[in-house]
Amino acid sequence: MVNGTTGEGLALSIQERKQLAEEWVRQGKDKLDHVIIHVGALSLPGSQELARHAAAIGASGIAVIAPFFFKPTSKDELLAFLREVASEAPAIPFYYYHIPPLTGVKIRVEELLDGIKEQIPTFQGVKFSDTDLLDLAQCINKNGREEFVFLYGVDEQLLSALAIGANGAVGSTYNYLGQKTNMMLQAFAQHDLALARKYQFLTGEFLNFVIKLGFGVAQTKAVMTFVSGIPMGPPRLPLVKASEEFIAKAKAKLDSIVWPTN
Ligand SMILES: CC(=O)N[C@H](C=O)[C@@H](O)[C@H](O)[C@H](O)CO
Ligand SMILES: CC(=O)C(=O)O
Repeated sequence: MVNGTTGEGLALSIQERKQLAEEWVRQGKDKLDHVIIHVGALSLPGSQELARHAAAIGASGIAVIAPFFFKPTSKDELLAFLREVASEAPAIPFYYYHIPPLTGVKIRVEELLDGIKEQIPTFQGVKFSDTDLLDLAQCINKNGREEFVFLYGVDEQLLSALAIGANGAVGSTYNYLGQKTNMMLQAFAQHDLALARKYQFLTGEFLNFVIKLGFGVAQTKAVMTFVSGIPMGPPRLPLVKASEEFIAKAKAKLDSIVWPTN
């Protein structure tokens, strides 16, 4: 998922977002199963322009957050906005990116799903970045025919979401804890709950530690940089780059974790 939270999509110009989308689609060809472009923006025309662009360059889907300055106050208002964006890319799957901690838009997804297919024929699922597991469970319960996918986005509690039927995950920590998380997914699929928990507890131990130090996109970028060796660069204002102290502590913590060997 490109130009979302970790990629600071909302801090980029339309032109920068297009450039990044193009590069990811190009580089992802024959390598990535999906390249979903986040095209949410505060203005409807901005979002529509990005949706048309994503479709034109061959993205495999688009995702949209709720606009968060002038906020939708009801399910119908949100749906109307999403519909106007989705209809600009009528041939590719549409995902709603639900992230109330950042948008402040708390409209429950379970409500949004009612009649969504009629309004948005390309609706494919939700990236669900909220701790309300009752809402998620109700979405999954309503999705009896399994038309839609629910990709969970609170990484520290992914296992709980899997238990109630989430289909996958999209999150910032998979940029550096992806392999460990895949081990958790595998253990869960093999019904080895004890092993799956162990992975969740350990990724949770790291996150719990960094959250106490102050953990946002800037810090995520710093961790991605020291784990991968690929310089992610500083974040853009108003975000400021992680301190050296944070980096040293986070690195020491991550290095100290002893992962299961199976
Ligand atoms: C609010 C937020 O940024 N959520 C991210 C995904 O959507 C997560 O991946 C978190 O960064 C992660 O769960 C760490 O708290
Ligand atoms: C956190 C996440 O999934 C994103 O960068 O959009």
